[in-house]
Amino acid sequence: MNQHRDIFLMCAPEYFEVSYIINPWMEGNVAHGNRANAQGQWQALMHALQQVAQVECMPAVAGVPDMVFTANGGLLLGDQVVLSSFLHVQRQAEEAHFAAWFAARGLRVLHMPHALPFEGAGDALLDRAADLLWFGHGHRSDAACAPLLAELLDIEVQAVKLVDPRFYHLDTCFCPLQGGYLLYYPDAFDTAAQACIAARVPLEKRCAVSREDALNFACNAVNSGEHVFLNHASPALIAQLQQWGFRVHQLALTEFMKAGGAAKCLTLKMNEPRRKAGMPTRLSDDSLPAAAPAV
Ligand SMILES: NC(=O)NCCC[C@H](N)C(=O)O
Repeated sequence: MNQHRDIFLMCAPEYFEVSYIINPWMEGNVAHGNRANAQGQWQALMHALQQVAQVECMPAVAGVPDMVFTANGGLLLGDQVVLSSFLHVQRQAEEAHFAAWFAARGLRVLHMPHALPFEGAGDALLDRAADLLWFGHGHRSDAACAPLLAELLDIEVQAVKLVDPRFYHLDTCFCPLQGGYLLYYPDAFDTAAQACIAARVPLEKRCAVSREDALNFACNAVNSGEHVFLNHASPALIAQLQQWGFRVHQLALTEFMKAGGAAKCLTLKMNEPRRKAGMPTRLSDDSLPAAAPAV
């Protein structure tokens, strides 16, 4: 097996449902989900990912329906993971389950100061081409996390403010891709953040997606090598991605959109080297945790 395959953590939707409202997508959807459909959609995503990457599964737990969104469990870099501390009480019980799983997986679990909301890889996205961590705040994660993440993980952090409640996590409207490319929805950001993104990512490498694509969760994409997995993309967006050399895989994730998530939120990348290849490191330990058996 190719040992450089990406490894993604998923959690089966055994107990997934919309049973409370903590984002605008959930409004009107309480008890309107179809778990059998959700299971089918989740399986299809897992099987598609398994064609190009490895998938690990953590056990689902009754009473925490949003734990299916593993991206929100923490932010992983090298052998460390910064555990999330959820803004909403409805998700806070997930923290202990993620912490136990990460520790058993051999990761060093780091904590944000008590009571500082931080929602993991939902709001903190690595841009490997620039060796940069993009950090979204304004809805869930607290802006004060940015310098703490830089210190804890020894990485440059670029904070960007989110302003549209429908795009409440950075990964709903921003997706760094291999090679320094970027999909994003500019209107989800304040003007300072829009200017910052434009200054840091060259025009030819950045695609401002349409409102329609954004609302179809096109930015909530999983990228593994040349592959991009997403709920739905317009022909224009598919053409752009293909022109950049990507292969687009559309997988309906409509059951999860009722809770405000899609492909990217349903995964957490488990092998993120501390530095991109060839970059000097200020830290001595560049090791990665051992992989658990694939499912
Ligand atoms: N955007 C994400 O990273 N995750 C989706 C989380 C959905 C969940 N219902 C929430 O509002 O926290």
